[in-house]
Amino acid sequence: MHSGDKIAQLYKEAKKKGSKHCGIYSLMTPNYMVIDLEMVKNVMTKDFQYFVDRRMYVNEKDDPLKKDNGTMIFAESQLFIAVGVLITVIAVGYTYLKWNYQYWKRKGVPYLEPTIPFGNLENGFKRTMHMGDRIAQIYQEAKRNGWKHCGIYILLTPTYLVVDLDMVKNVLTKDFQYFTDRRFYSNEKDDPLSAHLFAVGGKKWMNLRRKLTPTFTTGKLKGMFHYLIDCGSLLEKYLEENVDDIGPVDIKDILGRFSTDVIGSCAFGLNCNSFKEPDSPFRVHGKRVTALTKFDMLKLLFCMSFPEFSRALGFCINSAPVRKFFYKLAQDMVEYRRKNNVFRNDFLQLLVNMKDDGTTLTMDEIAAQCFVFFIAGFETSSTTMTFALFELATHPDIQDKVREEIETVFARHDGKMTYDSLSELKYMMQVIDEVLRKYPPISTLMRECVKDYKVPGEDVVIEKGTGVVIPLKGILYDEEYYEEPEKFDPERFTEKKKRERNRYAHIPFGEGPRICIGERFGIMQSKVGLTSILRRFKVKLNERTELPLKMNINSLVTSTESPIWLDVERISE
Ligand code: HEM
Repeated sequence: MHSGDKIAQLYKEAKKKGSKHCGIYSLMTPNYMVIDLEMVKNVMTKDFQYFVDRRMYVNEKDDPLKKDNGTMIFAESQLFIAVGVLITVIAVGYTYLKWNYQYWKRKGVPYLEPTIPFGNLENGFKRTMHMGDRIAQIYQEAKRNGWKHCGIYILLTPTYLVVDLDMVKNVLTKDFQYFTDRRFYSNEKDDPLSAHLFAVGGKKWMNLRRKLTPTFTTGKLKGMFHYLIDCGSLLEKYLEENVDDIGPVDIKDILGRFSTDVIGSCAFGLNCNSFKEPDSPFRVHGKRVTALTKFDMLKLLFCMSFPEFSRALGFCINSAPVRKFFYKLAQDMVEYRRKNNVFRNDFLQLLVNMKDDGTTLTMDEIAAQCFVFFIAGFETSSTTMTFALFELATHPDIQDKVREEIETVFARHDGKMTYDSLSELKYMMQVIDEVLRKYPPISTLMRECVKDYKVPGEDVVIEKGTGVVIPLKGILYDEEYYEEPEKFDPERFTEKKKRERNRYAHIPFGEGPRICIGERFGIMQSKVGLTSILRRFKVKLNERTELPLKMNINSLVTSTESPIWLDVERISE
């Protein structure tokens, strides 16, 4: 009831008892209540000198507007209630956070002390490093403490971090059935493109993976290989025609154009030629997919932390123009091939054929799987080639050795770039392996525990729903596996050295049933790009490149903040 009615109720009660006055409490404050009318007269009139004030809250200093008419702002009791509620909310919130941050302590898993509200991540407003580097830092600390695994907090979410390589193997491979999901955000209803192989989990992932695996076999890759060669020729031709005039090149931009042509051709059946048409809608929209802003990153982190809530609110990671463009493109290409009986030996065709032969993929599924080339394949491949050329420009002796190998191997294949000749480039593969170690495009692997998991050899059960982190970059920079990890040294990847090292110390494509499905494609694409440049041109580091390289802390995939500028020189015949 209104506080006036409550006072009236108290008045009636006192009157019933025959009291002329009585004492009451307003919250914690004692108040004197007058019942008898003679007494009322005394207080209000006769003895007014004792009761001149009204006891209302006025704040002249901070609210001068109220000063002129002397109006009250808050009645004291209301202020009390507001302050009380606020204090209670803060106290309950604080107690909850403290309790939440004791999750790993309660489970008896070693943990690093978190801070409210970022957990073990850096303060979100003052970040100095990429999240993958922060996770690598935590890995190093855990390793120094002699831990095989530990508990961390990603913002408020308790997350399990695996340190020991046998445990990594268990999570990724041996006990995969407990860790089938990746915990990447997708919202199939509002953004069908987001329901691609990388993002989906459970049965949906299993079905899709089964259907898509045959499209990534060596045989299918060989069938698509001539499209890769065509794209490599466009890259080579562009440099041939322009190398004398263009000056230093932003090498990521050049390789980005090459990768756009590859995806356009193999995933969507388009002849893009991004070297002639750098601003085609396909390239412009493709750039938008991978160039995330700070806000996009925060949104992604939020959506991954609270997926159900984010889906209920209809949050999408891809912007509306990107969603519309790629969906319509895939739809138009499928329609065109159907109507005109056009057949092309590419990824899109393999998906279309599935639709026709009863394995059935819906149009939404087809569009999403074409799109996954962008999400998982574009930036990863172009960043690998970029860092490879940066290191080769910095180490001319290694560059010469790669070129000599190309010449020797190609001499055995009539000077031709073929699937087989590229497969024989063993030293180039060592270079790529070392690039993927030093600059892993995806620096952290993620899994979600989908049913309670008893950690072998430990008295610990990881609960269903817990996020699991494999600190890939931490492992790839671990001195136990790689001496002088900052040094670029392809000799680490000779067959002998690889045999001597734990396999799980080098898994830049992940491992187990959820390993990168495009591994072979990514490697082939990188070899085509690198060979197209290196067999005709020498690359040297241009002084415009800012050294030491500063990494972009907001991108999903490892990349630099400013361009890598290279001088490209024709090799005299
Ligand atoms: C150098 C190039 C590439 C690198 C370093 C790379 C790396 C990775 C990594 C680390 C994962 C996560 C694996 C895990 O969680 O165990 C992954 C998954 C994936 N990658 Fe790649 N990738 C590359 C190229 C490509 C290409 C060209 C495609 C083309 C389609 C592709 C498609 C995928 C897909 C679909 C997944 C998710 C697989 C699944 O969850 O079943 N990747 N990749």
